Amino acid sequence: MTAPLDLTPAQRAEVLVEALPWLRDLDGALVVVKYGGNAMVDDALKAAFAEDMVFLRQVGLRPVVVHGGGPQISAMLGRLGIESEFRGGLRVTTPEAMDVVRMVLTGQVSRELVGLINAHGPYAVGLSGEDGALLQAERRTATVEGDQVDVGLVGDVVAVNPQAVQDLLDAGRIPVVSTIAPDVTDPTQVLNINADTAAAALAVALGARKLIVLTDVEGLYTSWPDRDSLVAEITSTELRELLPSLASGMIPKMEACLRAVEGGVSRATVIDGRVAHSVLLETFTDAGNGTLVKLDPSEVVA
Ligand SMILES: Nc1ncnc2c1ncn2[C@@H]1O[C@H](COP(=O)(O)OP(=O)(O)O)[C@@H](O)[C@H]1O
Ligand SMILES: CC(=O)N[C@@H](CCC(=O)OP(=O)(O)O)C(=O)O
Repeated sequence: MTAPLDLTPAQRAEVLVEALPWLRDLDGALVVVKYGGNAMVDDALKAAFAEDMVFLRQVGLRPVVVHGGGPQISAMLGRLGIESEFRGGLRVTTPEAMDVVRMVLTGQVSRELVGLINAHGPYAVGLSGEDGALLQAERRTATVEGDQVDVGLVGDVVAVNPQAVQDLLDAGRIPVVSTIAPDVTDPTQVLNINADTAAAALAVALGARKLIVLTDVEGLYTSWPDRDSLVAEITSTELRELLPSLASGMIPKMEACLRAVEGGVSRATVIDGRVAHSVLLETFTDAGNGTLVKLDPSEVVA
C-alpha cells in the first residue's frame, strides 16, 4: 500500500492522533452499519467498505453489518421479467417477487459481502432474520399521500432475538444480516423487510452505541434537491417535524434513525457510501461526515 503523497509525515501523524480519543471512547462499542444497495455500486468501494469493517473489529469495536440490495433485487426481477414497483419507499412484494428478494439478499448480496470481508481473515458470517429466530415481523402497509396502501409481503420487525448475533460477536465474528423475516402469525411465510427499518430494530435490540447508514447521497437535505439544504446535525424533534415532507427513499432511512435514537442508540448517522472509507471517516475523525441524528436533549432520560 502506498502512503498518500499529498500529506506530509506530520499531517499523516496528525490523522492517526486525531483517531485516539475516538478509539478510546468506542473501545468495545457495538456499531450497526447499514450498507444500502445504492452504495454498493463499485468494486473498489465495496472492498473499502469490507476493509472498514475489519478495521473496526481489529481496533476493538463490534461491527454488525445489515445490508440492503434494492437495486440488485430490481435488476434480478427485471432479468426474470417480473414487474416491481415501490410505494411509500417500500417494494410491492408478490409471492413471486418474495422468492427473488430472498434469493438475491441471502444468495447474492450477503455472499459477496461475506467474501469481501473474509478476504482479510475468517471474520464474517452471513445470516438472515430467519436464522436463530433473529427477527420476527408482521405485515405492514405503506403510507402514500396520507393513505395506507397494501404492499403485499412486506413486514415490520416486531421482535428481535439478538442471541445469534451476540454469539457471533462473542466469537470475534462480524455478523452480516440479510433482512428477511418470518411472519409472526405464520412462521412458514417470510416477509420482505426494508433494510433501514431492520437495521434500526436490530441496533435497538442489541443496545448498539451507533447506527451508521451508508447511502448514495451526502446526507439529509431538508429541502431536497436544494444542495444548500444539507444538514450536519438534526435533533429527534426537528426530524419528527420534517419526516412528512420527505421523499420516498429518505423516509425509511430517517424513520430508522429516529427509531434508533428513540430506542436508546446514542448516535445515528446517514453518510455518503460513495466516499471510500466513509465509515472510518465518520467514526474516527472529528469532522465526521453526513447527517447526525441525536435525541433532543429534553427527551434524554437521565
Ligand atoms: N431529503 C432528501 N435528502 C437526501 N436524499 C434524498 C432526499 N429525498 C430523496 N432523496 C433520495 O433518496 C436517495 C437515497 O435513498 P435510497 O435510494 O432508498 O438509498 P439506499 O439504497 O441507500 O437505501 C438519494 O439518492 C436521493 O436521491
Ligand atoms: C420492503 C422493501 O422495500 N424491501 C427492500 C429490501 C432491500 C433494501 O432495503 O435495500 P436498500 O437498502 O438497498 O434500499 C427491497 O425489496 O428493495
